[in-house]
Amino acid sequence: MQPFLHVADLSLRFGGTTAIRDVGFELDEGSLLAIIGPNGAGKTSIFNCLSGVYRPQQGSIRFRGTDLRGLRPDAIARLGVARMFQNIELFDNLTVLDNLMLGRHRHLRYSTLSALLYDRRARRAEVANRRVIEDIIDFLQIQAIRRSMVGMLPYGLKKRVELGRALAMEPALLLLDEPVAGMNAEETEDMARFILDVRSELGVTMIMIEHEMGLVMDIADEVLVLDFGERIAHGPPAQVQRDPAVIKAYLGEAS
Ligand SMILES: Nc1ncnc2c1ncn2[C@@H]1O[C@H](COP(=O)(O)OP(=O)(O)OP(=O)(O)O)[C@@H](O)[C@H]1O
Repeated sequence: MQPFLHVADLSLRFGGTTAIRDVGFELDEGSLLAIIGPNGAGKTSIFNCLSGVYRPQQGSIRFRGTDLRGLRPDAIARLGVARMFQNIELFDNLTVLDNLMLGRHRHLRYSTLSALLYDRRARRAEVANRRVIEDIIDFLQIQAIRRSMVGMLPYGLKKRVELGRALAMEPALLLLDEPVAGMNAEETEDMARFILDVRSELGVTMIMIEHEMGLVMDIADEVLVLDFGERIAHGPPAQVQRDPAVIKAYLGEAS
């Protein structure tokens, strides 16, 4: 059986800078992989390659059998890869509901004519879209703020809506970019619970970049550790935590 995601020999350079060097990993469907590493290790570059923002010079990225290399971000999104950004990508002066609806529409193929005529098919699609959004609102327990302007919400709730925006695409693979950065302990705990529910109840496979080591150790199935663009360890959290190369990379950063 082909792996859900298979990344092999991935390399990305910017002029003289090597952001990623020969990185490879596999991901099983339904699992949660954390990518960790010191600043500048290449974590964001991996996400940008997976979502089509950067074009790696070398290697392959096979997602459910399709090579993503060379595909545009919108094409990759349509294949079922969504991203929750670290910097919230929501419209502050729109409601939670409108933001979620936009999150859905932005990535769906549109027929302008049918939207104009508002024919039966478009109406049916609209009803189906609405149902997906209502399910997400229930799932994330944000009924009480559905009509609130996003700009008025506290940070933790904004991040929850940002997660909802990514889920609105009904992704098969979700990329989480530091989902708990800037959160207090309670918000972090809530987000951790939602991430675990996304995996177990919605069956979404996830890759998460995260600096918060407690969270990584608690919820990740596997951890990929990068340093200076190279893979230095990959395995279950407990094993990676004991790895001498990982300890050295982190102590090196602290000193
Ligand atoms: N668009 C770009 N142009 C030039 N260099 C880049 C670009 N994007 C990333 N790099 C370089 O690639 C290397 C890896 O950067 P990347 O942002 O992937 O690291 P990171 O692990 O996500 O770091 P951080 O934890 O600080 O976000 C760095 O040296 C960075 O300066």
